[in-house]
Amino acid sequence: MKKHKIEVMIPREDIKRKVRELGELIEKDIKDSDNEVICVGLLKGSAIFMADLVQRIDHPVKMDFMSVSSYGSSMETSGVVKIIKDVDEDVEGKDIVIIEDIIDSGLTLNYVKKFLLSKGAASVKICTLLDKPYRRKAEVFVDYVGFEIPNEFVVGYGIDYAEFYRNLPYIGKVTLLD
Ligand SMILES: O=P(O)(O)OC[C@H]1O[C@H](OP(=O)(O)OP(=O)(O)O)[C@H](O)[C@@H]1O
Ligand SMILES: Nc1nc2[nH]cnc2c(=O)[nH]1
Repeated sequence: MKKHKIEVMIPREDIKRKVRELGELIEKDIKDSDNEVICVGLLKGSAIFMADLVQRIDHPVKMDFMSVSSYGSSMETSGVVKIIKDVDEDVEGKDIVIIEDIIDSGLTLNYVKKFLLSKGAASVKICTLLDKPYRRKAEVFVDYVGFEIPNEFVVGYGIDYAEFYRNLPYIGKVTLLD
């Protein structure tokens, strides 16, 4: 890992408040649906966000996980999305809420949404904690966004730098030092 420093970008309390708000929004949208609702977290980045968020949804939902890879090196996307682990649940006729930590190029979510719809999901919505809208390469509609952030490399609250820092309780900005 290159020499670097980390500064707080979004403190723990702000994340907490936002997760509560997102949970309420999702709950409002799903509570009248007759379909089963499955929250699908994308590993590993969404794990901590997902764990906190589902507890803020006062409605019975299932939890499932997918693992996809699109990142070549530790800080740049390879542009190729590959499914490493599919959902365990049958998604046909279900309402899906994809839970993601961050959207950047949009390639991952664009691919996963199409994939779940092709398996017969009744609806697929997307909830991301962080949105970096400046480097989109693929068009994707995001239903629930926590924070729009500048084009910086971030870590914490599930998000890694070379697999470290997922355990930080805040979102931090990484600056490489020389
Ligand atoms: O919008 P995109 O440019 O596609 O990038 C976003 C994706 O990249 C990161 O995942 P990563 O592949 O690093 O895996 P991880 O969740 O295991 O850290 C992040 O968690 C998103 O899933
Ligand atoms: N760890 C990490 N992964 C990303 N994927 C897209 N943007 C980011 C980021 O800022 N940090």
